[in-house]
Amino acid sequence: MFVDQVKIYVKGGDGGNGMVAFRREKYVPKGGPAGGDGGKGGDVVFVVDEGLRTLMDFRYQRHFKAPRGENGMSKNQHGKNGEDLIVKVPPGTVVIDADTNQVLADLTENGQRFVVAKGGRGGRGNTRFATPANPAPEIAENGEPGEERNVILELKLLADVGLVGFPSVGKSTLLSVVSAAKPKIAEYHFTTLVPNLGVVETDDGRSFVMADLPGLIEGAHQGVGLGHQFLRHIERTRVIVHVIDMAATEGRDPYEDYLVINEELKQYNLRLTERPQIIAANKMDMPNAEENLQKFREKIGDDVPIFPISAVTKQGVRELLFAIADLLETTPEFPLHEVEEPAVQRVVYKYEKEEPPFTITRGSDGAFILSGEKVEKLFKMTDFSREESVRRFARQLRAMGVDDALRERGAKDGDIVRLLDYEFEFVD
Ligand SMILES: Nc1nc2c(ncn2[C@@H]2O[C@H](COP(=O)(O)OP(=O)(O)OP(=O)(O)O)[C@@H](O)[C@H]2O)c(=O)[nH]1
Repeated sequence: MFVDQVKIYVKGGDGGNGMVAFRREKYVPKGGPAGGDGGKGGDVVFVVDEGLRTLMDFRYQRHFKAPRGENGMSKNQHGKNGEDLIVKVPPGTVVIDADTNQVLADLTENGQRFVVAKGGRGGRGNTRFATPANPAPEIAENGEPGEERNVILELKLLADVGLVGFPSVGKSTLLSVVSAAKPKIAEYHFTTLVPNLGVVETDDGRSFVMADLPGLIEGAHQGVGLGHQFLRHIERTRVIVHVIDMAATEGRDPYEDYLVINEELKQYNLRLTERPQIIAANKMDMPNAEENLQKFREKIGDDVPIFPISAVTKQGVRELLFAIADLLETTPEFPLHEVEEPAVQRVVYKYEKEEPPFTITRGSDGAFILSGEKVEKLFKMTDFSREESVRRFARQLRAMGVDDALRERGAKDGDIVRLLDYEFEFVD
């Protein structure tokens, strides 16, 4: 089974910061609190697009960050939410957490959505902190940081395009010059036959999977144990590229070759002859190729489009790829035979990290180092320019048990406590 694999980084947008503001009315020096909340950060969302066949696009872009929410404003106006960042993935994409190796989602249906990184909520403005005891609080929260994560996308590749033709007409050469990526063989134990497979990208950014089909068919003839995956390569093929040696090396007749191969396809599987074909008239760099091509054209007529190419000089190859991509776009999928799926199915479950709210370690300089997702998030949501916010942060730490834990570890008045890149003094 061939897989395409790519590791990417996703981050939800941070929430916007809450605002500290007061109503301003004539003759009232300081009215009630009027600071609005920050907007929520955008989510990063995977959406299945059945028009995609490969993970090629991810070779160029590997970082996906959703926009942050707007900050809150005065007059109790809330900041706008950040827009979600939609990332298209091909059907069959499995999403795996790169750090824990857990499968997060198995995306199969067109339009299926999966939020891979949530945006942070907006920080609350000072209006929300008003209490009878403190009716004019000078306190607001920063936005919550968006979720971030490294994920691996994995896609099992099936061939969209099959190459057929006699031996030595140049199939392997063609496949090698058009392959932008050689997929990795993930599991390959059921047969001695390795199909030649390549991920192809056209100059205008479309991509598809191309396979050397006769290799598969010959193997089937020889009764080599073909796995389902191999049969599926053949079944899934929507366009057949018929490679013909126009130099007619070894005294061959290009037209005869064409008929013989088509007959073989028919013998192998009638359904293959339903696939639209494109003829790649290869080895056009050779002396007598042009003359042979003319004769060939006369016999074929307009039934099948012919693209003169040279796999060696790459002349005409670009146009051939465009034609294949165009034809793929207009050719519907052929229903797959009900081939039995292997019984192993990936289990998808939501994985929630269970971490202590904080941990304390000692630095080489003796400082107490405070870390942990929860305590770091609290820290990031605190506006340290306001005394009231700082006091609230201190209260939150105490409530979490940080003070007690520090004391237990032997912290004394004046000892340094470090959190991310900030330092403060422990006060008992
Ligand atoms: N002059 C010329 N030679 C070519 C061209 N394409 C392929 N060849 C040569 O033709 C020979 C056969 O090419 P392959 O790519 O191995 O042919 P194949 O169809 O994959 O053959 P099998 O692997 O036997 O099925 C090699 O020596 C290639 O260098 C071409 O465009 N021009």
